[in-house]
Amino acid sequence: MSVEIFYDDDADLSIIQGRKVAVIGYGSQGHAHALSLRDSGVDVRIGLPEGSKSRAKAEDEGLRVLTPAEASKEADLIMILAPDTKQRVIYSEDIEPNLKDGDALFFGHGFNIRYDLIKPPANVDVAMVAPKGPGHLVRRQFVDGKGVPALIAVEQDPSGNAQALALSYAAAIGGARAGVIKTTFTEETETDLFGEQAVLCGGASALVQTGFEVLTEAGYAPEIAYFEVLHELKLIVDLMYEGGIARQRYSISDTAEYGDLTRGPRVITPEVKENMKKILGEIQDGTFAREWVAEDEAGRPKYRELQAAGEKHPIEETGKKLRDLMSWVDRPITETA
Ligand SMILES: NC(=O)C1=CN([C@@H]2O[C@H](COP(=O)(O)OP(=O)(O)OC[C@H]3O[C@@H](n4cnc5c(N)ncnc54)[C@H](OP(=O)(O)O)[C@@H]3O)[C@@H](O)[C@H]2O)C=CC1
Ligand SMILES: CC[C@](O)(C(C)=O)C(=O)O
Ligand SMILES: [Mg+2]
Ligand SMILES: [Mg+2]
Repeated sequence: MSVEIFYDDDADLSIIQGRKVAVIGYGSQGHAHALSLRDSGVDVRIGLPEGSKSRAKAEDEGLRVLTPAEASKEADLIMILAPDTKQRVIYSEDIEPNLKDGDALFFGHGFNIRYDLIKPPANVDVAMVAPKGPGHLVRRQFVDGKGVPALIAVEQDPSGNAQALALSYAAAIGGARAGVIKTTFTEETETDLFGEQAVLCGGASALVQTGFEVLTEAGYAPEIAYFEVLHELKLIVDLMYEGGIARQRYSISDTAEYGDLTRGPRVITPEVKENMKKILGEIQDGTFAREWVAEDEAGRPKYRELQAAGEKHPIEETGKKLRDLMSWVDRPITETA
């Protein structure tokens, strides 16, 4: 199946520059979109509740901060970048009452549309601009003159211009420097959830923690285990990023490559592939979405417990000590956002 992919030359920046944009939320994605939109000459305001801890960060950047309802009322394009589980209530209480004919409702991820948690009225454009990367890097790459690729999708198009508007927005945050692919809310949601659960976050974190455990339980120094399975992973992935798995295999030793080719399939066994397929099935049939929404409504007990256990994993203590001695490793993103 071929995809449509767009670059800066395909986008008309003046379309988004002619809109009044409200960015609801100022976290990982929200700050990146808002600051890069502003740097691209777009009229932006931020929507945050009165007590939000993000307010000071946005105000420190000179952005105008309103409540989500006020920002939605003033704007003609509303981009929701609050947590997925909070969007339904924000939409019904603050956004929906303020939607007007011709407005556009934008998402950074398709969760709430894909799982029917938000049902917008027919008279507004509904589109998505979903960067394929963490918000802090979306902003960093924009500032550095680079860009994180993005997906765009159109769910409703009463104006007839929703795709051009989404492409223009994506270009304004740097996405069209790297490539913008047209997709659907369903494809973005299902592939994004699968990627973060099975490979990028769930799979990679578990692989690193397990590798660290195997080495340290066998008596090797935690510092050596950390360098081996976490620090060097970035360097190996950098090679994949630059030239694919083939480029990575070109740069490593033939001993490593033989180990890669013969032992990799013993780690990621056919059973692991079956597990990945089950995870994809739970995304497609809505099981994961129902579980996550119920967990959030219950106050996130399981989430907090697992999060705390992850923070206490011995690899974190070892890593912090070693990173503190590497002056060129950026300060934690949580301190720089
Ligand atoms: N993180 C990422 O890199 C990516 C995220 N996305 C999508 O982007 C969206 C935002 O995610 P992310 O940036 O991670 O979110 P974050 O958790 O980083 O930030 C959420 C922001 O929303 C604010 N917020 C919380 N409640 C409300 C409310 N009631 N009204 C308005 N604002 C509120 C938070 O403020 P406070 O400080 O008060 O909590 C915070 O500023 C999601 O749809 C996600 O799936 C897509 C691609 C990548
Ligand atoms: C990989 C996680 C992600 O999907 C992202 C940064 O793209 C997210 O939801 O944060
Ligand atoms: Mg993602
Ligand atoms: Mg995601």
